[in-house]
Amino acid sequence: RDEEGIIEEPCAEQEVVDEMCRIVIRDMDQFGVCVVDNFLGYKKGMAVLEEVTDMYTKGVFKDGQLVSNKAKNDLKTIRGDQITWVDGKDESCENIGMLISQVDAIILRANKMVKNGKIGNYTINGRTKAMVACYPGDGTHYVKHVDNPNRDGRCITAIYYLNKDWNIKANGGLLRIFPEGWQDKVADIEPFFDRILFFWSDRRNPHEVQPAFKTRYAITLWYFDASERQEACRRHQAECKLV
Ligand SMILES: O=C(O)CCC(=O)Nc1cc2ccccc2cn1
Ligand SMILES: [Mn+2]
Repeated sequence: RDEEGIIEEPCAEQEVVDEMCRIVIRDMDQFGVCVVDNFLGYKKGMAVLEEVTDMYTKGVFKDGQLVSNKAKNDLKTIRGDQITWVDGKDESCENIGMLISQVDAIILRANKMVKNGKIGNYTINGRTKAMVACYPGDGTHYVKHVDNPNRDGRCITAIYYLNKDWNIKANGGLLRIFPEGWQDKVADIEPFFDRILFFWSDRRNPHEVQPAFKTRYAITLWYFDASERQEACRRHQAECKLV
Protein backbone atom coordinates (compact mmCIF):
# COMPACT_ATOMS: atom_id res chain seq x y z
CA ARG A 1 0.00 0.00 0.00
CA ASP A 2 1.31 3.44 -0.78
CA GLU A 3 0.69 6.41 1.52
CA GLU A 4 -2.95 6.90 0.39
CA GLY A 5 -3.60 3.23 1.15
CA ILE A 6 -4.13 2.46 -2.54
CA ILE A 7 -2.73 -0.92 -3.57
CA GLU A 8 -0.33 -0.37 -6.41
CA GLU A 9 -1.37 -2.86 -9.11
CA PRO A 10 1.83 -3.85 -10.96
CA CYS A 11 1.21 -2.15 -14.30
CA ALA A 12 1.10 -4.30 -17.46
CA GLU A 13 4.60 -3.01 -18.22
CA GLN A 14 5.98 -4.57 -15.04
CA GLU A 15 4.22 -7.88 -15.72
CA VAL A 16 5.71 -7.93 -19.23
CA VAL A 17 9.17 -7.26 -17.78
CA ASP A 18 8.72 -10.00 -15.18
CA GLU A 19 7.56 -12.53 -17.79
CA MET A 20 10.51 -11.67 -20.02
CA CYS A 21 12.89 -12.04 -17.05
CA ARG A 22 11.58 -15.53 -16.36
CA ILE A 23 12.23 -16.49 -19.99
CA VAL A 24 15.76 -15.03 -19.93
CA ILE A 25 16.61 -16.76 -16.64
CA ARG A 26 15.20 -20.13 -17.80
CA ASP A 27 16.96 -20.09 -21.19
CA MET A 28 20.27 -18.73 -19.88
CA ASP A 29 20.32 -21.44 -17.20
CA GLN A 30 19.32 -24.17 -19.67
CA PHE A 31 21.09 -23.14 -22.90
CA GLY A 32 23.36 -20.17 -22.12
CA VAL A 33 21.58 -18.48 -25.05
CA CYS A 34 18.19 -16.70 -25.15
CA VAL A 35 16.25 -15.08 -28.02
CA VAL A 36 13.27 -12.75 -27.43
CA ASP A 37 11.26 -11.40 -30.38
CA ASN A 38 9.18 -8.18 -30.45
CA PHE A 39 11.33 -6.78 -27.67
CA LEU A 40 10.36 -3.09 -28.04
CA GLY A 41 7.38 -3.39 -30.38
CA TYR A 42 7.19 -2.02 -33.93
CA LYS A 43 6.94 1.73 -33.20
CA LYS A 44 9.81 1.93 -30.69
CA GLY A 45 11.90 -0.49 -32.78
CA MET A 46 11.48 1.76 -35.82
CA ALA A 47 12.47 4.83 -33.78
CA VAL A 48 15.73 3.10 -32.82
CA LEU A 49 16.33 1.98 -36.43
CA GLU A 50 15.83 5.55 -37.70
CA GLU A 51 18.43 6.88 -35.26
CA VAL A 52 20.92 4.22 -36.37
CA THR A 53 20.37 4.82 -40.10
CA ASP A 54 20.70 8.60 -39.49
CA MET A 55 24.05 7.97 -37.77
CA TYR A 56 25.15 5.77 -40.66
CA THR A 57 24.28 8.34 -43.32
CA LYS A 58 26.07 10.99 -41.21
CA GLY A 59 29.14 8.75 -41.41
CA VAL A 60 29.83 8.49 -37.66
CA PHE A 61 30.68 4.78 -38.00
CA LYS A 62 34.39 4.10 -37.88
CA ASP A 63 35.95 1.68 -40.32
CA GLY A 64 35.34 -1.90 -39.30
CA GLN A 65 37.62 -4.34 -37.58
CA LEU A 66 40.52 -5.47 -39.70
CA VAL A 67 39.85 -9.14 -40.31
CA SER A 68 42.60 -11.09 -42.03
CA ASN A 69 41.25 -13.56 -44.53
CA LYS A 70 43.36 -16.43 -43.19
CA ALA A 71 40.96 -18.98 -44.63
CA LYS A 72 42.02 -18.16 -48.18
CA ASN A 73 45.67 -17.72 -47.14
CA ASP A 74 45.83 -14.36 -48.87
CA LEU A 75 46.87 -11.49 -46.67
CA LYS A 76 44.12 -9.24 -48.01
CA THR A 77 42.43 -7.96 -44.89
CA ILE A 78 38.74 -7.41 -45.20
CA ARG A 79 36.77 -5.02 -43.10
CA GLY A 80 34.28 -6.57 -40.71
CA ASP A 81 31.59 -4.56 -39.04
CA GLN A 82 31.76 -0.76 -38.80
CA ILE A 83 31.13 0.36 -35.25
CA THR A 84 30.45 3.40 -33.10
CA TRP A 85 29.95 3.66 -29.33
CA VAL A 86 26.85 5.39 -27.93
CA ASP A 87 25.87 6.10 -24.33
CA GLY A 88 22.31 6.96 -25.30
CA LYS A 89 22.34 10.22 -23.31
CA ASP A 90 22.72 12.75 -26.15
CA GLU A 91 19.47 13.88 -27.73
CA SER A 92 20.40 12.49 -31.17
CA CYS A 93 20.03 8.98 -29.79
CA GLU A 94 17.35 9.15 -27.11
CA ASN A 95 15.62 6.09 -28.60
CA ILE A 96 18.84 4.08 -28.35
CA GLY A 97 18.89 5.37 -24.76
CA MET A 98 15.36 4.00 -24.27
CA LEU A 99 16.46 0.61 -25.68
CA ILE A 100 19.43 0.55 -23.27
CA SER A 101 17.21 1.23 -20.26
CA GLN A 102 14.79 -1.52 -21.35
CA VAL A 103 17.64 -4.04 -21.55
CA ASP A 104 19.01 -2.79 -18.20
CA ALA A 105 15.53 -3.31 -16.67
CA ILE A 106 15.43 -6.94 -17.81
CA ILE A 107 19.01 -7.79 -16.80
CA LEU A 108 18.91 -6.06 -13.41
CA ARG A 109 15.46 -7.43 -12.56
CA ALA A 110 16.47 -10.93 -13.68
CA ASN A 111 19.53 -10.61 -11.47
CA LYS A 112 17.17 -10.01 -8.51
CA MET A 113 14.61 -12.67 -9.43
CA VAL A 114 16.77 -15.80 -9.55
CA LYS A 115 16.76 -17.95 -6.40
CA ASN A 116 20.18 -17.18 -4.93
CA GLY A 117 19.96 -13.60 -6.20
CA LYS A 118 22.43 -14.11 -9.05
CA ILE A 119 21.68 -14.94 -12.67
CA GLY A 120 24.22 -17.58 -13.69
CA ASN A 121 25.96 -17.00 -10.35
CA TYR A 122 26.92 -13.48 -11.43
CA THR A 123 26.35 -10.20 -9.61
CA ILE A 124 25.78 -7.77 -12.45
CA ASN A 125 26.70 -4.23 -11.48
CA GLY A 126 27.45 -2.41 -14.72
CA ARG A 127 27.80 -2.54 -18.47
CA THR A 128 29.65 -1.08 -21.44
CA LYS A 129 28.23 1.71 -23.60
CA ALA A 130 26.15 0.50 -26.55
CA MET A 131 28.19 -0.62 -29.54
CA VAL A 132 26.22 0.16 -32.71
CA ALA A 133 27.50 -2.04 -35.54
CA CYS A 134 26.83 -2.04 -39.26
CA TYR A 135 27.89 -4.62 -41.85
CA PRO A 136 27.90 -2.68 -45.14
CA GLY A 137 26.58 -5.73 -46.95
CA ASP A 138 29.41 -6.28 -49.39
CA GLY A 139 30.08 -9.77 -48.14
CA THR A 140 31.66 -8.60 -44.89
CA HIS A 141 31.54 -11.13 -42.10
CA TYR A 142 32.96 -11.63 -38.61
CA VAL A 143 35.28 -14.57 -37.95
CA LYS A 144 34.52 -17.10 -35.22
CA HIS A 145 35.53 -15.65 -31.86
CA VAL A 146 34.76 -15.47 -28.16
CA ASP A 147 33.72 -12.06 -26.80
CA ASN A 148 35.44 -12.49 -23.42
CA PRO A 149 38.10 -15.24 -23.61
CA ASN A 150 40.28 -13.98 -20.74
CA ARG A 151 37.99 -12.95 -17.88
CA ASP A 152 37.80 -9.21 -18.59
CA GLY A 153 34.61 -8.98 -16.49
CA ARG A 154 31.97 -9.17 -19.21
CA CYS A 155 29.49 -11.97 -18.45
CA ILE A 156 26.40 -11.38 -20.66
CA THR A 157 26.32 -10.20 -24.29
CA ALA A 158 23.02 -8.60 -25.34
CA ILE A 159 22.52 -7.94 -29.06
CA TYR A 160 19.48 -6.06 -30.41
CA TYR A 161 18.87 -6.50 -34.17
CA LEU A 162 17.29 -3.90 -36.47
CA ASN A 163 16.97 -5.60 -39.87
CA LYS A 164 13.51 -5.42 -41.40
CA ASP A 165 12.36 -8.00 -43.98
CA TRP A 166 15.64 -9.89 -43.59
CA ASN A 167 15.87 -12.94 -45.82
CA ILE A 168 18.72 -15.15 -44.65
CA LYS A 169 18.97 -17.01 -48.00
CA ALA A 170 19.36 -13.80 -50.03
CA ASN A 171 20.97 -11.55 -47.41
CA GLY A 172 23.18 -13.92 -45.38
CA GLY A 173 24.40 -12.33 -42.14
CA LEU A 174 23.44 -15.32 -39.97
CA LEU A 175 24.87 -15.31 -36.45
CA ARG A 176 26.03 -18.86 -35.69
CA ILE A 177 26.85 -19.71 -32.08
CA PHE A 178 28.75 -22.94 -31.26
CA PRO A 179 27.69 -23.42 -27.62
CA GLU A 180 30.12 -25.48 -25.55
CA GLY A 181 28.63 -28.85 -24.67
CA TRP A 182 26.12 -28.85 -27.51
CA GLN A 183 28.39 -31.35 -29.34
CA ASP A 184 28.10 -30.58 -33.05
CA LYS A 185 24.81 -28.71 -32.74
CA VAL A 186 24.83 -24.94 -33.34
CA ALA A 187 22.47 -22.03 -32.60
CA ASP A 188 21.61 -20.15 -35.82
CA ILE A 189 20.18 -16.70 -35.07
CA GLU A 190 18.68 -14.63 -37.88
CA PRO A 191 19.25 -10.88 -37.23
CA PHE A 192 15.54 -9.98 -37.43
CA PHE A 193 14.11 -6.55 -36.62
CA ASP A 194 13.18 -6.02 -32.95
CA ARG A 195 14.81 -9.31 -31.88
CA ILE A 196 17.12 -9.38 -28.85
CA LEU A 197 19.67 -12.11 -28.13
CA PHE A 198 21.42 -12.82 -24.84
CA PHE A 199 24.34 -15.21 -24.37
CA TRP A 200 27.19 -15.82 -21.89
CA SER A 201 30.14 -13.74 -23.18
CA ASP A 202 32.87 -16.22 -22.23
CA ARG A 203 34.33 -19.31 -23.92
CA ARG A 204 31.00 -21.13 -23.64
CA ASN A 205 29.78 -19.29 -26.73
CA PRO A 206 32.17 -18.98 -29.67
CA HIS A 207 30.25 -17.32 -32.53
CA GLU A 208 30.64 -15.94 -36.06
CA VAL A 209 28.69 -13.72 -38.42
CA GLN A 210 28.41 -15.21 -41.90
CA PRO A 211 28.91 -12.91 -44.93
CA ALA A 212 26.16 -10.29 -45.20
CA PHE A 213 24.89 -9.07 -48.59
CA LYS A 214 22.56 -6.35 -47.33
CA THR A 215 23.28 -3.61 -44.80
CA ARG A 216 23.01 -5.31 -41.40
CA TYR A 217 22.60 -3.31 -38.17
CA ALA A 218 22.92 -4.48 -34.53
CA ILE A 219 23.35 -2.82 -31.13
CA THR A 220 25.40 -4.70 -28.53
CA LEU A 221 25.64 -4.22 -24.75
CA TRP A 222 28.02 -6.20 -22.52
CA TYR A 223 27.12 -6.57 -18.81
CA PHE A 224 29.82 -6.82 -16.14
CA ASP A 225 30.05 -9.27 -13.26
CA ALA A 226 31.20 -7.27 -10.21
CA SER A 227 33.93 -9.59 -8.94
CA GLU A 228 35.32 -10.66 -12.34
CA ARG A 229 35.45 -7.00 -13.41
CA GLN A 230 37.17 -5.93 -10.18
CA GLU A 231 39.71 -8.75 -10.61
CA ALA A 232 40.37 -7.72 -14.24
CA CYS A 233 40.91 -4.07 -13.26
CA ARG A 234 43.27 -5.09 -10.44
CA ARG A 235 45.25 -7.27 -12.92
CA HIS A 236 45.27 -4.44 -15.44
CA GLN A 237 46.62 -1.94 -12.89
CA ALA A 238 49.34 -4.41 -11.92
CA GLU A 239 50.28 -4.79 -15.60
CA CYS A 240 50.31 -1.02 -16.05
CA LYS A 241 52.68 -0.70 -13.05
CA LEU A 242 54.99 -3.25 -14.68
CA VAL A 243 55.26 -1.28 -17.94
O1 LIG B 1 26.16 -8.94 -34.99
C1 LIG B 1 26.22 -10.06 -34.45
O2 LIG B 1 25.35 -10.93 -34.65
C2 LIG B 1 27.38 -10.40 -33.51
C3 LIG B 1 28.64 -9.79 -34.03
C4 LIG B 1 29.80 -9.87 -33.04
O3 LIG B 1 30.09 -10.90 -32.49
N1 LIG B 1 30.43 -8.69 -32.86
C5 LIG B 1 31.52 -8.44 -32.09
C6 LIG B 1 32.16 -7.23 -32.27
C7 LIG B 1 33.29 -6.91 -31.49
C8 LIG B 1 33.97 -5.70 -31.64
C9 LIG B 1 35.08 -5.45 -30.85
C10 LIG B 1 35.52 -6.39 -29.93
C11 LIG B 1 34.87 -7.58 -29.76
C12 LIG B 1 33.74 -7.87 -30.55
C13 LIG B 1 33.02 -9.08 -30.42
N2 LIG B 1 31.93 -9.35 -31.19
MN1 LIG C 1 31.05 -11.24 -30.67
